[in-house]
Amino acid sequence: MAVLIDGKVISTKIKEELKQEVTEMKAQGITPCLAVILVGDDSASAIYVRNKKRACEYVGIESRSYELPEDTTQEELEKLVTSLNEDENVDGILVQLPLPGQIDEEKITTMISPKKDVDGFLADSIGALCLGTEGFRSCTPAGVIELIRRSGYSIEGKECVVVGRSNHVGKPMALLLLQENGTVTIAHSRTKNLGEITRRADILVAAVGKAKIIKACDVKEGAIVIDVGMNRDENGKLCGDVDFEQVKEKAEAITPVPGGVGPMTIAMLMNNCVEAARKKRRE
Ligand SMILES: NC(=O)C1=CN([C@@H]2O[C@H](COP(=O)(O)OP(=O)(O)OC[C@H]3O[C@@H](n4cnc5c(N)ncnc54)[C@H](OP(=O)(O)O)[C@@H]3O)[C@@H](O)[C@H]2O)C=CC1
Ligand SMILES: Nc1nc(=O)c2c([nH]1)NC[C@@H]1CN(c3ccc(C(=O)N[C@@H](CCC(=O)O)C(=O)O)cc3)C=[N+]21
Ligand SMILES: [Mg+2]
Repeated sequence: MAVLIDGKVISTKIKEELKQEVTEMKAQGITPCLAVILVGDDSASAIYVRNKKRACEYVGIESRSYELPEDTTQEELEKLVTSLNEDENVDGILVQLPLPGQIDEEKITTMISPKKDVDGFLADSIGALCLGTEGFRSCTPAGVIELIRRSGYSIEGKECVVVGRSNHVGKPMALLLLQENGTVTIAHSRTKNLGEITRRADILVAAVGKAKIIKACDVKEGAIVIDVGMNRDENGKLCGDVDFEQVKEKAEAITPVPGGVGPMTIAMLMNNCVEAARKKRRE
């Protein structure tokens, strides 16, 4: 039976550390501030927004929420992002994705000031990650690295396989594992013999978005299995990309869904907000 990697416990530890740091910053008159924009009433997105708000309260970050109607226009949204870019008091801006169809998502996200890109989604941030220079690290991949590290496992020299190559998760995940000196393979929907590749992994990260697609036969005995997926199973219950019940018998360590990567994403978002506020002070 695998070790359970508890993202709730580890993320709470990180938020405690940040809370201390924020207390010190506040004593010097600086309160980090995160602005979150949610367009429409997508129920899943609303849960993330609520969790983020709660985390901000815990850490001591000021949180501003902009909950806009589903029929918000491109122009209205652009105006809001521009005003938040210009607002000296706002350290981080997060536009919850996906946006409704009438909105040009690419145009909106690229408008965000690179100094306030706490999601780590902009070309500046991804470029910095690629070059190994200073910049915001994408929250979910950074959370996965922290989960592995704080559970006492090393990445150096290990065979790492990332299933998924999205700009927000798979690609930055692979870059971060590479930076940690892993030997990295990226698999995706066109990959041939996927099982053969995933079975090579010492560290397997699933970021596919397909419920329980990774089975015991896809996993090497003793692997560390990290499940980024957030899906609904046949009963409408939240589940990951990994068939947890099967794979836990074979893996050395495994993350659950919920309670694994999700809470870490939020902890790393808090970390990026604190970093943004700290950087501003140095300017
Ligand atoms: N826990 C958290 O904090 C977060 C969780 N998520 C969850 O993670 C999952 C992935 O998110 P995201 O990266 O945004 O999703 P995308 O849909 O953007 O990307 C999915 C990736 O998986 C690949 N893929 C799809 N089907 C298969 C298959 N059958 N075999 C191999 N690869 C496949 C796709 O390949 P191709 O490129 O060829 O199409 C693509 O690269 C989702 O469940 C999402 O909800 C996302 C963000 C944060
Ligand atoms: N600009 C932007 N940035 C994002 O980072 C972003 C986004 N848009 N759009 C949606 C995805 C998804 N995402 C999650 C974050 C936390 C949990 C999370 O906290 N999950 C908990 C709780 C789940 C629950 O309460 O149901 C868990 O897995 O235990 C999940 C998913 C961030 N995303
Ligand atoms: Mg759109």
